[in-house]
Amino acid sequence: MIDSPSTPLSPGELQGLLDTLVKEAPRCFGEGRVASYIPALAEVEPDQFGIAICHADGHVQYAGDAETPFSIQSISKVHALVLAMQRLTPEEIWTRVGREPSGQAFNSIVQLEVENGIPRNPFINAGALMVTDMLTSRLVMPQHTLREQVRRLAADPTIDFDERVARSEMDHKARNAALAYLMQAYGNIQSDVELVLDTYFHNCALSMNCIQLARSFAFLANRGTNPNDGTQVFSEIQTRQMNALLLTCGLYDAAGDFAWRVGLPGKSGVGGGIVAILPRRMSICVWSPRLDSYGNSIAGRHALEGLVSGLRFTPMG
Ligand SMILES: NC(=O)CC[C@H](N)C(=O)O
Repeated sequence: MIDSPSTPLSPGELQGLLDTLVKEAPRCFGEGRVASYIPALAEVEPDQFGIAICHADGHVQYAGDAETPFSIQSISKVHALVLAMQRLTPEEIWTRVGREPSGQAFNSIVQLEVENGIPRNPFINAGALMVTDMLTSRLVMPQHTLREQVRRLAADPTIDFDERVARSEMDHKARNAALAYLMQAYGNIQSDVELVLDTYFHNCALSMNCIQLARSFAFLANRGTNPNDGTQVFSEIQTRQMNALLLTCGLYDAAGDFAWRVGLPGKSGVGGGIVAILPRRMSICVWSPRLDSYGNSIAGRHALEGLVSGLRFTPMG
């Protein structure tokens, strides 16, 4: 039994809640579709569901398909921003990318021209490409450093890229390439655009399971200290800032609805994963591949609603 102080539920009660969420997940299996913009993702078996939580002290509890690896996709935008916030000054970052919700699809291009090549936030594609540029122009081996960062955060040296997914993204790069070249035209991308794209696609193609992802986000539930190895990843202020950005921008143009229903900072990816943070308590990862029209996991979002109701507290009241 885990002796965890992070929730008023006993570890046994919490495990019962996770098991219930797994039993209820198939109710959502009739809705939505798996991502199909690249063949490597379209092949994923849709009716799967996993959930894992990592308590602020590093203990993990999980249920369902929590050990099945999947493509983390846009969730990697958070890992990239962490690396940038560790290495660059706030001025260097926030003069080139904003901190406001976009109200547009994650891969939209319309706002980018109207706003002179400055993306609204780091969690839409344009913003993540910008953050990737900040990293590629400073790091000798950006892909390697990003992978090491994720391995360190999750305390798991086995995490790796799915090269097939990365290649597939490159073969279907048109929209992301359009975003990156438009930003270059505004002088807001400094390194080689093809290198930026390749690095960004590799980051999206990291293959992880719910347990590994929950662990890699645990520092955001623990005032910036990674409970898996005791290292200080972020200051308390940076932790608060990242959680605020996740709450307002983490689920693209469905961020408001997610805040309304779940009330936690979160980040989704088109691989069907959603990570959420209950500050000072736990990080959570849910995964189920069927997506709604915004590109967010349907069963994942339902399960997070069920989890916060079952836990009986959120930062919102
Ligand atoms: N929302 C997502 O997960 C999008 C990531 C995807 N690789 C893309 O760039 O379009």
